[in-house]
Amino acid sequence: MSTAPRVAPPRVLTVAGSDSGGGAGIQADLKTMLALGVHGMSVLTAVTAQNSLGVQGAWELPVEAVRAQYRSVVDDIGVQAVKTGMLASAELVEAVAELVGGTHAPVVVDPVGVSKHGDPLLASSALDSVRTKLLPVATVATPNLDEVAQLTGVRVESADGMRRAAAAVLSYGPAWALIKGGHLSGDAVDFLTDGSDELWLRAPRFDNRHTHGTGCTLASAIASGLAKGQTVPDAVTAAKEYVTGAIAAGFALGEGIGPVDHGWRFRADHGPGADDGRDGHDADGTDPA
Ligand SMILES: Nc1ncnc2c1ncn2[C@@H]1O[C@H](COP(=O)(O)OP(=O)(O)OP(=O)(O)O)[C@@H](O)[C@H]1O
Ligand SMILES: Cc1ncc(CO)c(N)n1
Repeated sequence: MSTAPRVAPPRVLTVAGSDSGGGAGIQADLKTMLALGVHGMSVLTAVTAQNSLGVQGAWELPVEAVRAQYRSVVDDIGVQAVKTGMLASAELVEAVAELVGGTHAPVVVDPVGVSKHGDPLLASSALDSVRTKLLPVATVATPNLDEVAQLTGVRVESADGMRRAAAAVLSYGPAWALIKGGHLSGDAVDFLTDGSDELWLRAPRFDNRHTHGTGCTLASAIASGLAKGQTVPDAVTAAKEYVTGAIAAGFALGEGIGPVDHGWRFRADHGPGADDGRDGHDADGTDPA
């Protein structure tokens, strides 16, 4: 057996909140990173008591704790990409924007506002800091349509409005905007642009309510691709394919919205539509109920 040291995989850092239910937040991020072959690391910003029914409680960490975790990781191990998620307060948004702004690595900003259940994960007093401090240091910003409306005032009701939404997001300074159409009906269509290049990403919509953590998963998959040296359009295309497979394989846990399956590619009979015989969903991704 060879004893030669292995070359380390690309390193990706998530700066986000903990979801005790394991479907979103830090837990979704690290599972995605493992599935995509990068070394995942985490800076915890907040702890949530959360399950398939909603968020029962949330506690922010002190800014010094966030700064210390970040410095520990970046100063010793180093990062090839950073992803930000739940940042809770204006103070944390500003501290994280300063930290990632001073790091030479691409930054994927998922401007998390509310959970799938509508529970707030960001104080409304922090929106201005997201617009003026965090978005300007983003390589890619990945708002869903509620976050677009909160941040820019642009309301999107169909895929037609996504170009306008992207322009509004780009006006705050990220290099690329990925507008996620997960909350519309019809195909799951997302729109990526840097103001000149444009890419529409289209996937079938799975009639599957187990979509807890889709946004965290997508943003972490993009960061993983960027850490491997992919271009933004290539990383986003690969990430969309990964999250689509994970949603197709989403499963029931608890009484409410279950998680996507981060490990879908590891299963023998993986893939959208595969019936792996687990309880909780049928072969076409629909609920049995
Ligand atoms: N039912 C579905 N079928 C297929 N793709 C979906 C479905 N729902 C969401 N998506 C896709 O999942 C990705 C994440 O989008 P979404 O709008 O759900 O993010 P989000 O609201 O930020 O998620 P969360 O807050 O749960 O982390 C997008 O690529 C979107 O098109
Ligand atoms: C901790 C956390 N981050 C992000 C989301 C996104 O929905 C969530 N539900 N929980």
